[in-house]
Amino acid sequence: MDADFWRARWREGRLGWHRADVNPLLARHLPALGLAPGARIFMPLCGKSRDIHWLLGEGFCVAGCELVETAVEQLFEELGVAPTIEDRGRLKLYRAEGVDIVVGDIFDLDAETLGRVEAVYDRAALVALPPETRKRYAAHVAAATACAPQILVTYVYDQSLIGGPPFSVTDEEVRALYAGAYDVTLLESADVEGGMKGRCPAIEHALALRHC
Ligand SMILES: C[S@@+](CC[C@H](N)C(=O)[O-])C[C@H]1O[C@@H](n2cnc3c(N)ncnc32)[C@H](O)[C@@H]1O
Repeated sequence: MDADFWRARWREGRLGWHRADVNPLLARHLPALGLAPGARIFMPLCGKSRDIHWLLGEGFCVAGCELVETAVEQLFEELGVAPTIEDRGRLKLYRAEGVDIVVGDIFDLDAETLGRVEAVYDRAALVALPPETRKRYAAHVAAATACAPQILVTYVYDQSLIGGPPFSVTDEEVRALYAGAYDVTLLESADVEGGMKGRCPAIEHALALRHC
């Protein structure tokens, strides 16, 4: 999945991953991280997720990173706020009260530009990446966030029946990707209604990752 793949998806409005409301797994399991009010939560590969609206409504601050600028323009339009926009070399920074979204490739985002975050919420980010990129992504997110705790949402299904994204990422793979940085706990496992793209059974997992 290169940048052109994602740009085409946004251009054509093919946003099958986008939910119309908050992901219930986030609402149910975020309290497990025990965050203080106002904590800043990083959403890698954030799209224009409604989870951002929900987190802001709950009094958290949100930092995000998204490759496609159109997505970020739509996000702020839907939030009903006008961001300030700064050029930062290969990146652009869209900012408004409580929300900072970096436009660009997550691998160009460093800890200094991201700023301090108290947690990471990864939904449809790790699983959006092909196997050969996931190891680099996991190490990069851990480093950029100083191993802040994570809520990670994954899918598990038979990858031989259907290709990604989203890819199937087992708990074993998550443990291997984050070995030495995080302890991984399965919080919830639920059948995906209608299966993966209606073509094979799939399970959604919510995992907590805590720095070890
Ligand atoms: C499957 S979508 C998930 C969006 C969001 N997390 C959600 O749950 O709605 C993946 C998003 O990651 C963005 N993306 C893909 N590769 C990226 C990269 N290298 N850096 C930043 N964003 C990227 C895509 O443009 C797309 O909006």
